[in-house]
Amino acid sequence: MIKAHQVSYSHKKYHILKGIDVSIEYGELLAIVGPNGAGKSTLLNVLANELKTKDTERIFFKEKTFSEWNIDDLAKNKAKFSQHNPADIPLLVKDVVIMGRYPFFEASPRREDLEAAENAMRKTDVFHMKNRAYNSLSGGEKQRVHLSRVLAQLENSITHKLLFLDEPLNNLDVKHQHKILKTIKDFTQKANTTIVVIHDLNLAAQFANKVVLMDKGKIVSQGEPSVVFTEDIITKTYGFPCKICDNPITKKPMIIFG
Ligand SMILES: Nc1ncnc2c1ncn2[C@@H]1O[C@H](COP(=O)(O)OP(=O)(O)OP(=O)(O)O)[C@@H](O)[C@H]1O
Repeated sequence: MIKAHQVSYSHKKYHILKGIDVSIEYGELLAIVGPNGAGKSTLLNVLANELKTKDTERIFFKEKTFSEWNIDDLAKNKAKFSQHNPADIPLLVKDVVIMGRYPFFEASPRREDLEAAENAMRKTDVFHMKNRAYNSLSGGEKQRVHLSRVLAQLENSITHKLLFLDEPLNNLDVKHQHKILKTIKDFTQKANTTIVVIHDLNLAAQFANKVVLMDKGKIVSQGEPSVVFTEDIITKTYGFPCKICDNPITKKPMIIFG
């Protein structure tokens, strides 16, 4: 689905990513975790083709490099939620969400575009505020509107779509964190792929099939949560002690710091 082989990224004299190898199949939810400054967002941006490197040609999405893709087709196949969204957009909530449908219509949205926007707003719990001014929303509500826009973009009949999310849970309360992760998991299970940068290791363990742990621009460990989340690996990488046991409900690793 998406494969990167020996991808590095430098900015001026800074080597931010070093020799990254990742491969994600459809149906997989990959969590990228690691301490501040590890290179998680940079890797996500490089994989999403929003940051070019000399190694961009070593990234294959559905067996093609990004330069071989038609831009309009790419917008229907992949979408990205960014960590930094504008705080000031003088539009109604529903008009921000419909932006996700711009790749699909010309002058005005069709019935299916409006339906896709409505479905996405329901999934992120913003439908009841669709006629409110975006600028009047709280930080977490704005974030859910942007998640809705990205989900609306990927509501189409194409198989094997790719969703990138950079820290989508920041600002969200616990109910919405779980609701969004459940929505993402459902999306992934329909033979799609999701790559999410996330700080909460327990949520990563609960929802991801695969984890990439980064530090200092390199991958320290990757695999199923039980492989990556060991006391030794996590304590060393974060420079902070932890204990790991089985979560009594999910049976996934449960990390307790301190
Ligand atoms: N333009 C730049 N110039 C110099 N250093 C940069 C530049 N952009 C990023 N970096 C550095 O690259 C490293 C990786 O940044 P990145 O944002 O990918 O980290 P991250 O793992 O997502 O961090 P966080 O968890 O804090 O969001 C950081 O040390 C950052 O300071």
